[in-house]
Amino acid sequence: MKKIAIIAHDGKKPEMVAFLMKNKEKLKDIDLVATGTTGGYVQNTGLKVEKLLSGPLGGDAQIAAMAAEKKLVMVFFFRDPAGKHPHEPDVQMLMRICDVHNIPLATNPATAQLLIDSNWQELS
Ligand SMILES: O=C(CO)COP(=O)(O)O
Repeated sequence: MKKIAIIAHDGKKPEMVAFLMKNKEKLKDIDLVATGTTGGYVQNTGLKVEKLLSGPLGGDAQIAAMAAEKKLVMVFFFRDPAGKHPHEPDVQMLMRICDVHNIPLATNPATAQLLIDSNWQELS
């Protein structure tokens, strides 16, 4: 089964947790993968998740590789537009790879909600 990737910048982790709690029932039987610190927050909601490296250490790049290999059905990337990120090139690369491979990419909770409420299973 393809996976959903979850990533949140620090300033958006509270919104990410709120989103997961709201959608826990829909997400509980889906394979989830997350960058390292985000993954810890996901685990704290009770959802199972595969944790990769932390974003600044290459986690975004690992998620991008999975997108390029068509292992992901969608990506939830709750970006903080007000934050400065040392790994900004990786952030841009991940979004570019999603566009290259036509992977649905939500960069805020409102879009993520529309995706999770859609008939996304038809895509996987
Ligand atoms: O930096 C990130 C996304 O660019 C997220 O990484 P963490 O989940 O390790 O905080």
